[in-house]
Order: sequence, then C-alpha cells, then structure tokens
Amino acid sequence: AEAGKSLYERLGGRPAIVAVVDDFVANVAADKRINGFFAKTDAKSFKAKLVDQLCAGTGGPCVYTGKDMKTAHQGRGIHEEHFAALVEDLDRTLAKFKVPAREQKELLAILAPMKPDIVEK
Ligand code: HEM
Repeated sequence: AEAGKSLYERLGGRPAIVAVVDDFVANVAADKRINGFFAKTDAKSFKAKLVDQLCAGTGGPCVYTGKDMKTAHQGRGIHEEHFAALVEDLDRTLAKFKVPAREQKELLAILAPMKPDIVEK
C-alpha cells in the first residue's frame, strides 16, 4: 500500500515535515561547526521556507517561494565540510524520528543535487 505513495505521504505529510524541520534546525543551531552561518537568521521564516521546500520537493501540495539554492547560498563561504556537517545534523533528526532507510535515502537523493549550487568551489 505504501509503494504508490509520494515520499511526502510516506514521511507523514506536513505535520511530520514540520517536526523534522524543527528538530533539524535545533540541531544546526547547536552545531558549532556551522551555527555561525545562521547568526542573523530569523528561525521562524527560515523554517517555513524549509518546510515548503521539502514539502514541494517530496511531492506534497506546497509551493516553495524562497530563493533558488544558488542565490540563497552564494558568497557565504560554505564549503564541503559545512555541507557534510549539515547532512549529519539532518541524519540525526531522521534517525531520531525513525524515518525508514528507504525514505531517508530518497530524501538525501533529493538534496544531494543541490550541493553544487550551495558549496563554493
Ligand atoms: C541541501 C542542503 C541545503 C538546503 C536544502 C538548504 C535550503 C535553504 C533554504 C530553503 C534557504 C532559504 C532561502 C531563502 O531565504 O529564500 C536557505 C538559506 C540559507 N542557508 Fe541553506 N540549505 C542547504 C545547505 C546549507 C548549508 C550546508 C549551509 C551552511 C552550513 C547553509 C546555510 C544557509 C544560510 C546561512 C542561509 C540564509 C539564512 C537566512 O535567511 O539568514 N545552507 N537554505
């Protein structure tokens, strides 16, 4: 029954995505390796953008109206190790919420192609 469902549905819909984003952003805020990037970030609007982006990207009924990934991240000095730290923070959240391996993989496969637009060469 789960097979034909979108990733959005299998994750648990918008409430699950909101809970994941909340926990993930808390992890990032506590992560000394990368929290300096977010010193001036308005957490509420940032989380709302992440929720819309994840909801839309996983097949949910949302529209992401934030910046494209290149515009949002260029000039910030984000490097490979920062990207890896953020993915680690996300992995901790996905493990905490017991997101199954298949859905974890699918989510990371959606995020991975964004990396070249985020990380500076
Ligand atoms: C696949 C990985 C990532 C995704 C999906 C992502 C997503 C986003 C989104 C949706 C925004 C909001 C854009 C807007 O304001 O319209 C944003 C902003 C931002 N991202 Fe990322 N991001 C990723 C990786 C990273 C990494 C690795 C860092 C640094 C460690 C980072 C640092 C930032 C910062 C500093 C902002 C601006 C926040 C603010 O408004 O103050 N991002 N990102």
